[in-house]
Amino acid sequence: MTDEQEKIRVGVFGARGRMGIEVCKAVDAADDLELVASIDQGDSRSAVSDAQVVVDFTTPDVVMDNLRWAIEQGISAVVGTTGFTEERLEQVRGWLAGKPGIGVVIAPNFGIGAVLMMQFAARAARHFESVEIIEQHHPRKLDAPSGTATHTARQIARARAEAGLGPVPDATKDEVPGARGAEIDGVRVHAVRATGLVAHQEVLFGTTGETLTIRHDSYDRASFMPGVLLAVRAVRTRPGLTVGLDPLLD
Ligand SMILES: NC(=O)c1ccc[n+]([C@@H]2O[C@H](COP(=O)([O-])OP(=O)(O)OC[C@H]3O[C@@H](n4cnc5c(N)ncnc54)[C@H](O)[C@@H]3O)[C@@H](O)[C@H]2O)c1
Ligand SMILES: O=C(O)C1=N[C@H](C(=O)O)CCC1
Repeated sequence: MTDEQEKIRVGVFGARGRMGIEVCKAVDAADDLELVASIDQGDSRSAVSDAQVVVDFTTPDVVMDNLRWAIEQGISAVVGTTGFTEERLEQVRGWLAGKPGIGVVIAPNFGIGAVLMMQFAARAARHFESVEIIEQHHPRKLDAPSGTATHTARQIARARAEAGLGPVPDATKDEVPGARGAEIDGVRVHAVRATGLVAHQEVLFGTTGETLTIRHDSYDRASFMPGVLLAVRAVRTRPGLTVGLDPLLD
């Protein structure tokens, strides 16, 4: 970065949370970024008004309000908070309409390896009749299934539909409700919670005589930071809504 180039002014929502702490450290350490505000629950959002980009790692129940506020202020946003249904994404598109200078990147997972795991899974999907997703996280995670698992299931379902595959074969009757996990677009998803885990996912594919397991592990929240910084640097050049990190990696 040259002396003439201005640093991107960044604000962080959820700054005292597990991810927020890591994001503040990463922004602070980057030569081309300036951390202008780091706020958490109970703090006034006005401290963020001077930011050019806000990063949100809060909770699904407050993220929409933060995002609408940022867009109204003319601030671009990078969002890692989970809970984005198609309905919510459509709402964000509505807020962005008529705001040509503002970008929003919403990604269920900022780990580069996790993004590749989802891409590989979508690619493999059409070749296997069976598929199940097993996501594993720390026990303080508030939501299940994870945003990553939901996104992966939807991508796999789309690839299966495009390939003309029917339902995943399964003759099992649930003797205990939940024994076969949740179902997202026809794909079974199992959520495991255990102390010691951070964020992990396996996608298990099966067909006659073989299985394929695609697995990703985040052992440390530092793993999400290259993706978050990539999005912070790119978001103002991408007006409108970008879902997932994939287009930023191409
Ligand atoms: N996309 C990704 O790569 C990725 C990675 C990790 C976690 N996540 C998601 O990010 C979210 C946060 O995860 P976490 O582990 O950091 O959770 P956390 O509970 O440690 O942190 C959330 C923080 O948000 C704060 N908060 C609540 N309401 C707020 C408000 N109105 N304004 C500002 N701050 C507020 C809380 O006080 C807390 O400090 C979750 O939805 C999680 O699933 C996404
Ligand atoms: O720790 C979490 O919470 C995580 N949430 C995201 C998800 O729900 O997919 C990404 C992985 C970590």
